[in-house]
Amino acid sequence: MTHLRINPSILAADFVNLEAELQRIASADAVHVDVMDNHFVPNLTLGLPIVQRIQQVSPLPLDVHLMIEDADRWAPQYAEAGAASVTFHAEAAAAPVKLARELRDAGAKAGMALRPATPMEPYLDMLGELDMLLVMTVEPGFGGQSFLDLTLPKIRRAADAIRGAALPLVIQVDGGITEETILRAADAGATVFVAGSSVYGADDAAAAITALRSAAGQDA
Ligand SMILES: O=C(CO)[C@H](O)[C@H](O)COP(=O)(O)O
Ligand SMILES: [Fe+2]
Repeated sequence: MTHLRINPSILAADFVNLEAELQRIASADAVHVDVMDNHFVPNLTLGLPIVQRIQQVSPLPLDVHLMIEDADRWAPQYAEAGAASVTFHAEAAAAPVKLARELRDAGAKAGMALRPATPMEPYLDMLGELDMLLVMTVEPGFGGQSFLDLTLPKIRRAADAIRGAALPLVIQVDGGITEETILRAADAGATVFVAGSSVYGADDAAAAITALRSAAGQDA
């Protein structure tokens, strides 16, 4: 069976104690870092200097999710900082194919994200340029929102297209992932799950990660 990946989002962590917060999720597959610029989304989190520092102390690879305008200009710097994957928003990139190639050239996996209302069909021809397609399952900008079931058909269509073309990219989902919702996203074809509140909101983050894997149908 495909290995399902759980990437906790530090958006729900204690930003003043990030190093300790990273240790709490050591059993996860990667740490999801939400970069917001207060323009692409109405919220501001952290930027390159803090991502560079997280990269130095994290026991896990970094899965950077850029919710910023002018991704073409800024995203490559996150790949150069050593992030394992860098995901830009399709809505914020003028030349997504060129950008994906630059990210790969800089040594990162290239991810592209779609807001809930953004269709995937215009991007069918470029799926081969990507390592990951992020189907947002909430409106980007804030943690703690409810999973949007209306995104499930898009996940299914993306999974069908990827299978049909025998492409290696994976589908990530982000937003509202809990023990209750994760199986719906997994059944639709997602294999990488971002979980903020449901992991960092738990007293025992390791147990929450195990519970998510099990709820998604992954053997222990
Ligand atoms: O990109 C994001 C928000 O834009 C976060 O990764 C996401 O919201 C995770 O938080 P939660 O699991 O609490 O929904
Ligand atoms: Fe995210």
